[in-house]
Amino acid sequence: MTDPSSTAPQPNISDLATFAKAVDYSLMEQLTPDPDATADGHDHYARQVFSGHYVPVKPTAIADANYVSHSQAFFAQLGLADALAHDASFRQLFSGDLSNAPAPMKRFGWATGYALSIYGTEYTQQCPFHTGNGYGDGRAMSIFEGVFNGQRYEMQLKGGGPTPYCRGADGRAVLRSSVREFLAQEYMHNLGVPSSRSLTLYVSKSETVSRPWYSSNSYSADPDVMVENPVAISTRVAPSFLRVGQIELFARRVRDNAHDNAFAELKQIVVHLIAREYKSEIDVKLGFNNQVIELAKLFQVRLSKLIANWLRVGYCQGNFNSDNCAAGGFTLDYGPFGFCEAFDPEFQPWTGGGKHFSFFNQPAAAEANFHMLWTALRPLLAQDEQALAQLDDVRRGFKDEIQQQCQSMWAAKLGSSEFHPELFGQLMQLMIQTKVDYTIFFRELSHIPNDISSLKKSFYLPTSAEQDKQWQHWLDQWLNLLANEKQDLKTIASNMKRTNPKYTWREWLVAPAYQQAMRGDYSLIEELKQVFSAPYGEQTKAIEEKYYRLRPQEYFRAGGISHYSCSS
Ligand SMILES: Nc1ncnc2c1ncn2[C@@H]1O[C@H](COP(=O)(O)OP(=O)(O)OP(=O)(O)O)[C@@H](O)[C@H]1O
Ligand SMILES: [Mg+2]
Repeated sequence: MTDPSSTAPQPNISDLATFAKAVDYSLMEQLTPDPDATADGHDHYARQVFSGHYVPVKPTAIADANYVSHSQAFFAQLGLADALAHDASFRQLFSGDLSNAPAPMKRFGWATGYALSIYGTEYTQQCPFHTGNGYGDGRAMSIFEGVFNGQRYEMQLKGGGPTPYCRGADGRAVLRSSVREFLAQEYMHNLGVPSSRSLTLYVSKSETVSRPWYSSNSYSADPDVMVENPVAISTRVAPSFLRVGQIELFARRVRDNAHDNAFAELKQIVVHLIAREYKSEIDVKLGFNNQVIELAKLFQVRLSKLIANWLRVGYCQGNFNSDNCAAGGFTLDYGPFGFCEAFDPEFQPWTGGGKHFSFFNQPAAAEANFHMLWTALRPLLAQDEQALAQLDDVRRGFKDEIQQQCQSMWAAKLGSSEFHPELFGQLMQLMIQTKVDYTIFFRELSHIPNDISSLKKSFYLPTSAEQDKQWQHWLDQWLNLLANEKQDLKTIASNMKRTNPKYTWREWLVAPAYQQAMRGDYSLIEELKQVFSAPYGEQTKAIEEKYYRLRPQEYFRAGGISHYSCSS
């Protein structure tokens, strides 16, 4: 019989001392700290970090921290009482001041180094020392690792001041980008897309930083003004924040014979990755080499499913470098991301991201990141030819795996049990030609209409009689296919509505939330949280009228809405 106390939900945690009892640093303590780290965590200037897995760093608190928002849903999942988000000592901690962190919490956080590969090409230029030893968490640092309701979580401040990896920058995040990240993480979770989660968001009442941004009504590609922004600290939570780029960093050091412990550090970080992200799926009784092969296989499946999900919901990561690719296979780093409104397979909100990180190119971008993880794992198996051959087989299987995941996603989006390439190809052509709203189109289709009149709600361009005929022809073919499905239309429609969200992220409806927040009004953030909490549901008429809408003409090509050249 199972012990009922182990399955019972924890009582609500309503004070910091109880919260701190969930701390468990046992896994991170198996890693190697930077031997050159300072004793007190005052380590806020760009410097090279030559070895070790993390650098202990004291966060720099934001001044006069004020509550903006917390995720009620995620608090509930952790067993935290909502009141805790307003508790002065909790706020102090999650706005970067660890001076009163109760034992057994440490009074410093930790930042990690990582390598950067862009689309499968290694870079060190972004590192101020051009060695790669100064690149990593420049403004992110974890302050907590612990277990809630049997689940292990790491909590990471974003915007908590500079670290040795800050590259001379201020280590801050502005309220605008913090609001976006805070809302987007929870929205993705509610869409059923694996993601880091949002815990809290606090803003400074007195501290601002200046960032390039767009003036109102600007159609400029690049920011045209400097804007004073309040600084904020958001806390994100995940089983770990290990990135593909992090594993890469240690593998590069092995290859370059950077120091005597390089191989041991690579092995340690991979053992750690397995423990943190793949423990339940990898048999600990397997030898290490077989565990590495399993890791590659599992990551391949997770990453492929993740990308299929991104395509399903219209998400474009924008900057899918290896350092923005979580080794646990979930969405990480909500910087220059966006959601596709008017359908364009080359949709890309970040002006620096080019075509290679655009919407429909994400499977290829993912393959480049998978390639980097595979490359980083290979040195571990160098002495075992058979294992190496198996690992190389996994690498070769990536294209098939992601293609299969994407095809079953498209089939589900179209309510069918199988993928029909021709019908799909025709649909893509029509969607591009007519410029349909990606979300509204698939949602309207989920009602399985007999004619195209309701689909027209999603059209950005007027259609000719000939185009209407093409659309109707496509619809008729699709309806014929559905008629041959085993399930009845009612069941298919309800499955489609659970696949095709009604409410998407529309940047022009989110921007007012961070603009108002900059003036101290957080009501729109709360409203958006509500809308994003049930993206597949039918919500009130008022919400439908406000959020289930085509993007107004004036927001096409609008700086800061349709595109951004920076996001921090
Ligand atoms: N204001 C800043 N101060 C210090 N470092 C920064 C700042 N902004 C960005 N960085 C660093 O620059 C690199 C690239 O930035 P990017 O926009 O991908 O990261 P981010 O949004 O800070 O990070 P994350 O990937 O942790 O979500 C990262 O290593 C990041 O830590
Ligand atoms: Mg990043």
